[in-house]
Amino acid sequence: MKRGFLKTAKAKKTEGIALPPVALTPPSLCVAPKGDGFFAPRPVIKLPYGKVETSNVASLVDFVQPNIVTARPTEGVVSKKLFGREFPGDTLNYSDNTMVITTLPRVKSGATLDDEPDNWTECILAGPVKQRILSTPGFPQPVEKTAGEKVNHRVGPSPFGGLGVFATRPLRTGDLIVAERPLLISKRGIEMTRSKGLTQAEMIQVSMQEWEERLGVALKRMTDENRKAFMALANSHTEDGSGPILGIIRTNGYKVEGLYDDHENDDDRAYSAVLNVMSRINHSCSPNTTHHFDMASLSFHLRAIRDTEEGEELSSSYCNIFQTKSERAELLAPYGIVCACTGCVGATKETDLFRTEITKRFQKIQADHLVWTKDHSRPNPLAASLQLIEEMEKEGLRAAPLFFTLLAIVANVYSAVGHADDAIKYLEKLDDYCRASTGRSMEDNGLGEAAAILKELKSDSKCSKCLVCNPV
Ligand SMILES: C[S@@+](CC[C@H](N)C(=O)[O-])C[C@H]1O[C@@H](n2cnc3c(N)ncnc32)[C@H](O)[C@@H]1O
Repeated sequence: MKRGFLKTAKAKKTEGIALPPVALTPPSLCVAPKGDGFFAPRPVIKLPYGKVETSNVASLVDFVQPNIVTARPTEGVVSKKLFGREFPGDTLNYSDNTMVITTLPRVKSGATLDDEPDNWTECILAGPVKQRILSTPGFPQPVEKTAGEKVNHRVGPSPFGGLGVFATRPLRTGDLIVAERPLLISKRGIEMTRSKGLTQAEMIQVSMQEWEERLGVALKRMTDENRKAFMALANSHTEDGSGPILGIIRTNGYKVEGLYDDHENDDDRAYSAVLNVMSRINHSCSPNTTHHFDMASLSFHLRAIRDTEEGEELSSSYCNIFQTKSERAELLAPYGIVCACTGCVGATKETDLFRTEITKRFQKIQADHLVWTKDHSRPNPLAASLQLIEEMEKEGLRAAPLFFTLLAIVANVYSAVGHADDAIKYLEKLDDYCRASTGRSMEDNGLGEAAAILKELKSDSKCSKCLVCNPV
């Protein structure tokens, strides 16, 4: 058996307050078009950190909106200037980037968690983004359950301070820990309110205040239970001008992969999700979980990225794990985090150097692998890949997406030279890793040939034709 499945080095990681009475499905609220061309996106503000003087913001808002007309479009008191229109909840044909406050998936009026155990999400998003979600094949699929519907996590006091999430049973790489719909999905970027006579700093404060008002409408649409869960989350943005809701989003928001207004890579036009359980996960520079967003069920999935013991605290990374300890500390400081994870406590000059050089080492391995796939007489990158995998595992860096490609390269080389036992070992690791990072098998990650080779090898796992054991 001598087959490689990576033809090129491009094997990519494919890669509350009671719900107020509403109509049959809660209507969507839309932001009214503004005179200065609301539909052409305005610049997004750079959100401030640290202590910001906000004492005169209320008067600034009055200045910007001298004649606020209050209305009760469905629930809550809302400035007409902020929310001008109300549409039935099933409206789809928004013709532009009108901002919509809507409930997804749609729920019946007065629904409770008994009616909809998978819960639902209040969303503040652009009309076309709502369309995109609703047109996802199969939407809304039920939220995936853990194996045997067991509860694999608990929220409790963390040695890091505050609350954290812990494993309630031993977990294997790829195991689903929890899958849940967000409490809230909202745009990440806040567009700037332009007003003559205000300084830049004042305009930022006014924009944040207006945004808080919009967020408040979404919160009012939540069930008592969801709103309480949301408002109980940590807030490390209490002095920078963020209102209480924005502060919670900034502290707890996960980027929603695949949801964006215009460009996938434009973070300002991306979306943030706040979740009941997953937003309780603390940071580690050597995280033991990974997560992904599943559009069809509108849910986030949290999975173990390595085998984890019962009682272990679960963690994810809030920063770039390929930076030095002091660089990471700088990024985490605004969130009030002085990181005491194993990666920081055990940090040395060597581990700093190792982390910062991973990308360079990986790129060389990828390039060597590409050359080798075209000409097997050239040196293969097996030893370098195995070495990097071992070092990354030791440093707790399996959550990094490039780890996937390293596993794929090793599995590919082993299967191409016919080293069946090791090929099986790494193909299985690759399959586990695929499930951990995307919830899907190798096959569903575009590695159908690798899956077929694994099946074939497992049906005849003797190393009889292996080039390593039986050199020609
Ligand atoms: C997303 S929340 C995590 C859950 C939070 N501990 C709680 O009690 O709800 C983020 C906040 O938790 C705290 N936190 C997270 N990771 C931490 C860590 N490694 N060390 C210290 N504090 C941490 C910080 O206050 C941070 O702003």
